[in-house]
Amino acid sequence: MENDIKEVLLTPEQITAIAKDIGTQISKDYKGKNLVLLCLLKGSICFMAELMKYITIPCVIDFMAVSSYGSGTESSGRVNIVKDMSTPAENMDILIVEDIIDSGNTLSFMLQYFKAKNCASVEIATLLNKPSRRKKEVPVKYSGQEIDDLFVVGFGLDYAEYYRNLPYIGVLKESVYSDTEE
Ligand SMILES: O=P(O)(O)OC[C@H]1O[C@H](OP(=O)(O)OP(=O)(O)O)[C@H](O)[C@@H]1O
Ligand code: HPA
Ligand SMILES: [Mg+2]
Repeated sequence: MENDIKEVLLTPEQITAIAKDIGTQISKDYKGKNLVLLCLLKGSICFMAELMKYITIPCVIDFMAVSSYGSGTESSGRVNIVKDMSTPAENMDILIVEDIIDSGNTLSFMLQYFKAKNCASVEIATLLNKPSRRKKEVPVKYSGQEIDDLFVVGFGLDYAEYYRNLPYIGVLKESVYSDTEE
């Protein structure tokens, strides 16, 4: 698994520092609000677990599973809801916790989805942001690290469902996926 990584982009320590910064800011901004941390499975599982440790105000957590990449490195453009929230979103301050924003398809779909739900507010916190790849603009309130147009894995992020258990964010060698994609 390690042999498939070209370069480490974020070490576990750097990820923790980002989670602390964002968690501290969220704790200030959401004081007195009805905060719901909404983890988008599967990719955001590690960032959610790290971020919530640094949120010091009352909040509830929930999960949705959405998917659009299948087994490739390009978004299919079709976002499927695999699992919905289990708590009501009405009147709540929803903070969507994402691992990465790439084309913007996933979050643009999510913002549209919440429009009909009468939430008090909907915002986005992401560990990674690839602005150069954006196809749909999404407003991002908390952004950890901007990265170039590189396919990254680890700390929850996958290629064809693998590599999620790496404890850091690494760039996947092109040779791993170039044989199977155009
Ligand atoms: O901005 P976008 O181009 O939509 O890409 C970002 C989304 O794609 C990945 O999820 P994926 O669909 O691979 O599901 P997963 O989290 O289960 O890996 C990633 O975890 C983000 O949710
Ligand atoms: O760079 C990425 N890596 C893993 N999953 C992704 N989903 C969108 N972009 C990426
Ligand atoms: Mg994925």
